[in-house]
Amino acid sequence: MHHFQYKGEELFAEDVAIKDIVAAVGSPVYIYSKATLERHYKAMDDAFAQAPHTICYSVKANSNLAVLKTFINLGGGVDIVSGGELYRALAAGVDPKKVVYSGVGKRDDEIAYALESGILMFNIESEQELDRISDIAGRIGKKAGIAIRVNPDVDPQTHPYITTGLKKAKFGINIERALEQYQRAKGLANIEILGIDCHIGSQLTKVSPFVDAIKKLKRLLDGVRGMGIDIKYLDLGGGLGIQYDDEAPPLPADYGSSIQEETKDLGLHLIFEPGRNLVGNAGILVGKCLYTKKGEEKNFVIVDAGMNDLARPSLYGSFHGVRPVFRNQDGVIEGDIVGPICESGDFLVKEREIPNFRQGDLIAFMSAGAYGFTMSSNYNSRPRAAEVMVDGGKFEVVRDREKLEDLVRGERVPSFL
Ligand SMILES: Cc1ncc(COP(=O)(O)O)c(C=O)c1O
Ligand SMILES: N[C@@H](CCCC[NH3+])C(=O)O
Repeated sequence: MHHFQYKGEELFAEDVAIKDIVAAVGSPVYIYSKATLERHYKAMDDAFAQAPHTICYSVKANSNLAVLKTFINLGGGVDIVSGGELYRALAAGVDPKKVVYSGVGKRDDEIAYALESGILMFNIESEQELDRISDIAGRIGKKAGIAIRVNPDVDPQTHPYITTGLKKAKFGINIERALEQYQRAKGLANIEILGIDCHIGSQLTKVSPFVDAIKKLKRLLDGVRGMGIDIKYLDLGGGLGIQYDDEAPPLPADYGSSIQEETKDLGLHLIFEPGRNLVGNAGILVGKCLYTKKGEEKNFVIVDAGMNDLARPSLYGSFHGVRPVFRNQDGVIEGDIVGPICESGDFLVKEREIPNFRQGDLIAFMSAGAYGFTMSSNYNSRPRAAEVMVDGGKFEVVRDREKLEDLVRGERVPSFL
């Protein structure tokens, strides 16, 4: 459920007319609904009401400070994968003791920064990373809280690019080798073992892979506890899917009850790292139709938003719903909605039935709140879109549209040229 709905024939974000936002900030523009963000967070939080837990929102899905602040104000922590994400989360006011740090390629400076900031734990993704974190912690006189990110070899049944928990993936430590890494970690003076972690993939539309992974982790937990290690946290990652088209992912409540059933006797504090589920349907991208080319081989609607703004369709063939901001088109056509980028892969919609858009029409691309702006780029030297947060009847620009000057910021022409 979200707050982007028609009133009559005109699309609104909560109580704000989309056309008013575009009139004020131009297009393309990302628009987020605070009420939807809050509702999604609360649904996830309530789903685990029976268990001690922390929702560590996965910053990579949408790292706008206003989005981070919304979850932090509701008591949330964060899952980060870089020093940059840590910087943003701290700027938004996160409690460092609610920060977990995942990712296969943590750099020395990022590790030191996270240690200095006093984060809860690092999710260790390799044997070498464990040693590196131990060394850096020793050097700066800190103790590093850790969980081992276990790769449980479970198929999440999602897109191959966002499948992370299979043996062939680069993520985590193979579950069969995890026990020996716990043994090693136990012997490292600057390491404090706090948890077990896994994240098996993104946009999961079933609960069963999560349950399968937990069953495997429970066997590992017995082994780890058998070594006299006191595990406090079970971090189950993120991955719960959303409806983009006709998928029917489980509700957070169903996800919550299955997981709680499976974990209730473990005496562990649960951590979740949801990204998409909290923000995906809380955001849209609005673009404007610049031109149409109809009736040749194919129908094209050319808009001012491209793959640099929303990469998901080009990268994964992902579906995003399309809604006219004003429902006044004359029928429908079969065609593509494409951006201005010089690549044939630059499309937002491919060979679908769409409204018969005309020049100047505003078009909303739905479900764009997750991995939308955060994956945008300056390709073709296009300034990045503005981001706007709607709250009830008001809206606020929460990130300015980039200016042309921003495109050369930091760049130097070498003196020898
Ligand atoms: C370690 C980790 N945690 C959390 C997430 C968030 O995933 P999602 O947006 O599917 O909830 C991801 C991305 O898949 C991830 O790699
Ligand atoms: N970027 C992906 C999700 C990546 C998940 C990251 N761990 C998407 O848009 O679906």
